[in-house]
Amino acid sequence: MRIGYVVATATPFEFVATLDPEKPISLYDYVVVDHVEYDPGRGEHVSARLLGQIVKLYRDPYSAKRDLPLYSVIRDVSENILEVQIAVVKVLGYAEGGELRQPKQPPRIGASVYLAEDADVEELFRVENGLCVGRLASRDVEICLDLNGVKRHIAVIAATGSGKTWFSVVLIEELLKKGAKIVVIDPHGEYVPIRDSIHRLGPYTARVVKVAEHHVGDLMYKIGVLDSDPEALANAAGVPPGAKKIRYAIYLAWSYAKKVKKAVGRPVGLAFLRRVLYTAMRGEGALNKLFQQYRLEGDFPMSDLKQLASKDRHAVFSALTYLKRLQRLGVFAPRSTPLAKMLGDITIVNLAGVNEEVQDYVVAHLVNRLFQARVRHVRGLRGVKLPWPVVLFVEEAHRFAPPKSLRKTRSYEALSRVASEGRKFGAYLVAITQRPSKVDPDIISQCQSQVIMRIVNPRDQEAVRESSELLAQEFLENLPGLDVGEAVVLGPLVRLPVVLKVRDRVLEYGGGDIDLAEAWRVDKTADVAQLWRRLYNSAPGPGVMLSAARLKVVQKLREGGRIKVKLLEGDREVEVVVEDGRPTCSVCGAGRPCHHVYKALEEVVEVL
Ligand SMILES: Nc1ncnc2c1ncn2[C@@H]1O[C@H](COP(=O)(O)OP(=O)(O)OP(=O)(O)O)[C@@H](O)[C@H]1O
Repeated sequence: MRIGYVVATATPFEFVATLDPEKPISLYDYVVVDHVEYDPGRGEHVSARLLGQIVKLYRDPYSAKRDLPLYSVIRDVSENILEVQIAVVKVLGYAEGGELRQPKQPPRIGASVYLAEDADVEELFRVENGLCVGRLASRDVEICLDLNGVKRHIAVIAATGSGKTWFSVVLIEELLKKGAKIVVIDPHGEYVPIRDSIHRLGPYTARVVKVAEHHVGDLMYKIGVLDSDPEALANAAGVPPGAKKIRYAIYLAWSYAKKVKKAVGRPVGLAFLRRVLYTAMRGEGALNKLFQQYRLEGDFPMSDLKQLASKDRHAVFSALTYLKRLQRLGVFAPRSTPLAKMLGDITIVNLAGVNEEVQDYVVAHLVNRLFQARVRHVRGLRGVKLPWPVVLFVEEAHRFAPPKSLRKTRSYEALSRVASEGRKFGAYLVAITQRPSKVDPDIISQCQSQVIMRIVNPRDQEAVRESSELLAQEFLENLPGLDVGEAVVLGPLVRLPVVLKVRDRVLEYGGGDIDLAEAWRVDKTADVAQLWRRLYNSAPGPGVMLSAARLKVVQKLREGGRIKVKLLEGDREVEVVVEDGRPTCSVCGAGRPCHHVYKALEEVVEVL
């Protein structure tokens, strides 16, 4: 279908077209232009069909100059105003030998512009074995992402509530279908409901690993106390950075525990560290007894501990308190949770319920272990190995990988290693964030594919622009105008930048918007029950409430002191009139406690 003509060109990669104003054309849709390209190889002109995408679309009054008093022009010509529809089209290239080639000459002025056929567009985005996450925003063509693009890491960036978690869940579904192994770092436990809905997708195993005892999870993530260093323990316990003596006490207890581990051949936990400090508090004699028990005298600077205990009892006491707090978290144990025990097809690491310091610590520990296990597998080294590549989804990536200049986190080191070296070892990153300006630019720019959804904050737009050479200015300008669930996808995941609408998901997640009407209804139930009791001297039964839930409210009218509520029960219309606080049902009569009345009371309870 011809929709317009080329009217101006600036470069071979962009042209302006005037389009038929009557034609329903959408931003981001695809067009085709007849074109003649000089082929230096053959020494002749060849015809080609240039494929382009509409990146700007607007209407203008015909021949109106910017400085014309538009208001009076429009008023005078009223409805007969002549408008033109203008499109700025980005040239994507022309197909030759299965490749998309870039033209060296711009299209001719006056060349016809056609709406691309669905088949042309499908061909443009066809990939083998793709991850089918949605459809084009501008037309009903399925879009599948290139599975191999995952190897170059992905950043999912969007303002809060724009659909990043939804998209991530859809991507998880597609990856699971391809047999991928996934680990999700989930600071709020949003992904936990995936476990209970995974059967809808197929026979996959989903495990939830928790960090706080009282949160949802199949098993606790434990960090071996002696696998960590004492500084890290102190940080996780919340010891202030300047509290040098407390940190020193923890260091001494930890160092001693490490020696004991070596001597007795089994690891020890926080309880042992506390025992060491507690013994130190009791005095030199008690310490000597403890040291004798393990016969480490020659091997350990006991005098340091003794000195600290005699001079800085307060510091030792505080260290004990901090370690007690840490122990209460339940994250630290003599041994770390074995990877083999916690990994399923998808493993959700539910970090809810612990402070950011501990979250950071757990993420660093886990990511390092996953990465090392992959390195050992690929290099054939001794130790725990992970035999399959793993995709690591990191929600709220800005928490774990903030810019180095701003704050240094432990997980930053681990994540940056995955971002820079993960490709070689089969550890791939999907970094999800609503604050790209708060993620370290090195990590974001290692994510060569980007899924960008609605972004309004100019600083975040700027961060996106800086991290993505592929994001053309037009797309950047249009980011605030994207609808919820729409995304621009760029990089190795797609052959060309594409704007898509993310498909429905099968798996559940728990961080979606709260349905306020639904949530507030809960309170209404109590109010209606109270009203019902006043009217009928009994509580509404479950049968009445269930039948009421099936009714639909079609109208609510207020006439003076009367309120009429029209309901639909199947095809039948029922009217309930509430006058002076007393309901009368058109089917069941006055004074009868029926489900029609219950439904009507739900609608009017707040004004009675
Ligand atoms: N592809 C989609 N199709 C339909 N609705 C969607 C889609 N994506 C998002 N939504 C709607 O938008 C809401 C918010 O989406 P989502 O939970 O993914 O936001 P988010 O960007 O992860 O927000 P937050 O940063 O607060 O976690 C969803 O509850 C859903 O109602």
